[in-house]
Amino acid sequence: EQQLLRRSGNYQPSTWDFCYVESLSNQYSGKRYINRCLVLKEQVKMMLDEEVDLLIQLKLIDDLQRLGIAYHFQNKIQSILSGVYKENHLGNTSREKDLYATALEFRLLRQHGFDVSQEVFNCFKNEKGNFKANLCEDIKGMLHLYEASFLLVESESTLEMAREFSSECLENVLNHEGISEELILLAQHSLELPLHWRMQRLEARWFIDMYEKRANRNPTLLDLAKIDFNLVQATHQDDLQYASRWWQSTCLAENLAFARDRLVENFFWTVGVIFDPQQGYCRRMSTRVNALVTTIDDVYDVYGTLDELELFTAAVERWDLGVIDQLPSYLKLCYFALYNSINEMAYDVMKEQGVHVISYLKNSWTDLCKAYLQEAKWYHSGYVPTLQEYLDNAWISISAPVILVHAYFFVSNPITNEALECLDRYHNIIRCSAMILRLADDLGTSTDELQRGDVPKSIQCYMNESGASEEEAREHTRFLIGEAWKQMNKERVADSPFSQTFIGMAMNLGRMAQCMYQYGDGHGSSNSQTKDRIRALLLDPVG
Ligand SMILES: CC1(C)[C@@H]2CC[C@@]1(C)[C@@H](OP(=O)([O-])OP(=O)([O-])[O-])C2
Ligand SMILES: [Mg+2]
Ligand SMILES: [Mg+2]
Ligand SMILES: [Mg+2]
Repeated sequence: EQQLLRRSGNYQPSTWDFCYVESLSNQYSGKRYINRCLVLKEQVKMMLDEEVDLLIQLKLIDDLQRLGIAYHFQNKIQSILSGVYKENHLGNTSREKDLYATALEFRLLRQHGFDVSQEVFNCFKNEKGNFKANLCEDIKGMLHLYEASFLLVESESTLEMAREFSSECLENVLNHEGISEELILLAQHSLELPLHWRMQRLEARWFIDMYEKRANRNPTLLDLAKIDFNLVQATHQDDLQYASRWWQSTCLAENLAFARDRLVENFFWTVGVIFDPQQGYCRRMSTRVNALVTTIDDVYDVYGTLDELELFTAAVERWDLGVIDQLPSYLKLCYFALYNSINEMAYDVMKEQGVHVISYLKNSWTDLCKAYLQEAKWYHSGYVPTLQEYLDNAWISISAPVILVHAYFFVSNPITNEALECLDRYHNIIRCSAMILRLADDLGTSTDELQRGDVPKSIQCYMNESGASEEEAREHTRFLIGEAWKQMNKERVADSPFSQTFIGMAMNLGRMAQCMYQYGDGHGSSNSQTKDRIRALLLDPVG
């Protein structure tokens, strides 16, 4: 038979092997730390209760959020913000405040789902309707106006203007004398990626170090942030070890050596999607989904011939072990692992809730494999789709619908019929998350993918149809991510059958994508930044 030329992703072995993951242990999960955490939480709760100055209370909420410990006080925070919304934004005119206070209040209210108007910023405009130029000297105000502007939805021109105006001011500030080091670092951090788009756990780790340097820091907050970070890390390490044992048991890494062996990175994605220590089951099962997606994505993108991919796609649609004999030998184990793992997840839902959900799970895999097959056909035929044709398929092929449909069942009890119907037709919140993931992934992975041979990605499709340069196409892709976030900001507060937990996961998947691909391909090539981030988050306790 003619020697078959198969592509290679040239993926390096995993940075962390099974034995290393098994060896992880964490001294911070003992009773002593748990009790200390409880004492400190009570003290913080009293601070929230007793603070009478509204601005100080809002600053405290903002610090709790950035330190990663706001999740302990969600109900308290929600009721405080609800009071602020009723007091300042329903009916009676809100009190004159400076830009910093106005922007902080606006951002916190929008973050928590309150529909506060962009008009709160009108008092900072001149007679021409632009922001007053002298506001540029108020660096803290600029910083908070910049962060607030990312909570915008479509056609909010004041917030668009706020983002441009504050970005320009902050860029200039970086060269100013006499600005505090903390403000410079905060400005650089925000300009690199705004808070609203950041992976929350990494933000917590970074902000703990920043907060520790602050002269007027509150020692109780700092202690609680450090102890809680280490307690949460200990829980995540348990989840990682559980997932790692599953991955080892599948033997997929050695049987499909052409595919990416990235169990720790696949787990890292789940920490970005949902970090709450109570949601370990979701992380453990979502890691399985990510690992299966990573492997099967490489079957379609790297190794499989078109005939083999047609067979595998039909087998997934059939969802029947009887088809295994028709598959090429290297795909038998992969199909069996997929079949067993997904059926086990459906079994867990049946056991817990008596609901039979396998059709939702297997339909999401069928849609994914059909989208993969479409890309493979385009690749093999040399066809370059228009950007719209590509994206209409690629929001599915990026696997976000598979990831989120499964995640819904890992966190939802009870499951509702309305939600099932919305899952089946991929509700807009899933599409927004998928678009952000797809566009961020193409920015980070398309260079290597095209070198090895893959379907033209969004950047190349846009270049082909518009004649733009690669940098212009990348700029356009970044613009589209911003547009997807506006849609996401609208969908997250729209009527939906989904819980705040699920909506948060959809947003966090987009955030995790922008984190993973911030410096190129953080998943496949696992660059040094991703390694450092995984170490900071999962391996090294905070001192
Ligand atoms: C988890 C994922 C987001 C999904 C599977 C691995 C990924 C990191 C990405 O891998 P990639 O090969 O870049 O996807 P695509 O470009 O082939 O769609 C697609
Ligand atoms: Mg791929
Ligand atoms: Mg692919
Ligand atoms: Mg890619």
